[in-house]
Amino acid sequence: MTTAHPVPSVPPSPSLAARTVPDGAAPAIEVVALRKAYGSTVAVRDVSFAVGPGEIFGVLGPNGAGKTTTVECLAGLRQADAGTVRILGLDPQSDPASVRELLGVQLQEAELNERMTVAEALRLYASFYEDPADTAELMDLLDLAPHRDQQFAKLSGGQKQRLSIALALVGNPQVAILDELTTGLDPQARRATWELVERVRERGVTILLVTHFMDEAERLCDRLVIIDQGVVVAAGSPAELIESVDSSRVLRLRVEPHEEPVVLEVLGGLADVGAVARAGREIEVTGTRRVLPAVVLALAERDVVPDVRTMTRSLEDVFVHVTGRTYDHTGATGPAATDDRSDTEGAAR
Ligand SMILES: Nc1ncnc2c1ncn2[C@@H]1O[C@H](COP(=O)(O)OP(=O)(O)OP(=O)(O)O)[C@@H](O)[C@H]1O
Repeated sequence: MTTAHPVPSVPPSPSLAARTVPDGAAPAIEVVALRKAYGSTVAVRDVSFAVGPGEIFGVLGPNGAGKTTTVECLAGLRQADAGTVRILGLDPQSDPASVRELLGVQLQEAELNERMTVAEALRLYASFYEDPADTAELMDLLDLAPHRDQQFAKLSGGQKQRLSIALALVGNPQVAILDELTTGLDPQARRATWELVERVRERGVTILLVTHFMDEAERLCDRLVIIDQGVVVAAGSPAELIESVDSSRVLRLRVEPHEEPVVLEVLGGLADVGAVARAGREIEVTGTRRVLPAVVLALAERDVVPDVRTMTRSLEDVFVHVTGRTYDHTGATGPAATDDRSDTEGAAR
C-alpha cells in the first residue's frame, strides 16, 4: 500500500523559485550559489537564478546589492570565490573565450575614444567577431543611423546608451547583459530605450537586465530576482511578486456630494467590497481583484459614473515587504514607512 505524502504548505524560497526555468527549457543563463568578496566586503553572498531562452530577466536591487559583481562573474570578467555560472551551458569562469561569440555585454558607463564616430566604433567592435551583425541594420534598429558620423564626445546621453547597446549586440549574441542602461536618461529617452530592449528580444536574444529602477523591471521583465546585500530576497514575475505581498485591490472614487448616499448603498451591497473608508474628498474601497469592474458596473446601473483611481502596488512594495526597508528611485534604501501603497493610475470620467 502506498501512502500519500502531504504537500508542504511552505512557499518555495526565493532562491529555489529563481532556479526554475519556464516550460522546463534548458536555461540560457544559470547562476548557482554564487559568492564573491572583495577583501572583507562580501559583494555577493549567495545568488542563484536561471534564465530561459528568449526571456527578459531582471536582476534588480538597490545600490551596492551585488548586481554588477554578479554579472561581471557571469561574463567571465571577475573570478567568483564559489558557485557556478553557465551561459548556454558553457562556463565563462574557467573559459571566458568560450562565450565570446555568444554573449554581448553592455556594462555601466562604457567609455569610448572621444573622437571615434558611431560607425567607426561599430566597425571596430564588429571586427572582433567571426560572424558580426550587419552594422547598418544595427544602426537602424537602435535609431543611430542619423548619427553615424557623429563623434562619441558629441552624442547625447541617450545616443551614447543606444550606441553601447549596439556595441553589445554587434557580435550577434544569443545572450545580452545590459547593466543600468537607462541611468541618467530623461523619461522620454528611458521609454525609447525600453522599446529598443523589447525589439532586441523579438530578434530572439535572451536579455539579462540589471537595474535599480523598479518601474523598469516591472515594465520590461518576464521574471526577475530582487537582490539585497548579496542574496536573492524575492523571485518571480512582477505580477506574481506584487500579488504575493497583498492580493487585495484598493480604489478611490470621487463622486458629486449628492451622489454619495447612493454610492455608499451600492458599495454596501457588493460581495467584492471588503472595506469602505473616507479619504479626504474621496471614498476608498478595498476589495477582491474583481472589485473595480464590480463597483463600476453596479454604479453605472444607478447612473453614477465616478472618477476612479486604482491604488496599485508595485515592486517597491515587494522590496519593503521582504526587507523591511524603503526604496527610492535612485536605488537608495531607508527605514520602512508605514503606508506602502503608491497611487499611479487615473481614470477619467
Ligand atoms: N572592485 C571592488 N573593490 C571593492 N569593493 C567593491 C568593488 N566592486 C564593488 N564593490 C563593493 O561590493 C558591493 C557590491 O557592489 P556591486 O557594484 O556589485 O553592486 P551593485 O548592486 O551593482 O550596485 P551599483 O548599482 O551601485 O553598482 C558594494 O559594497 C561595493 O562597494
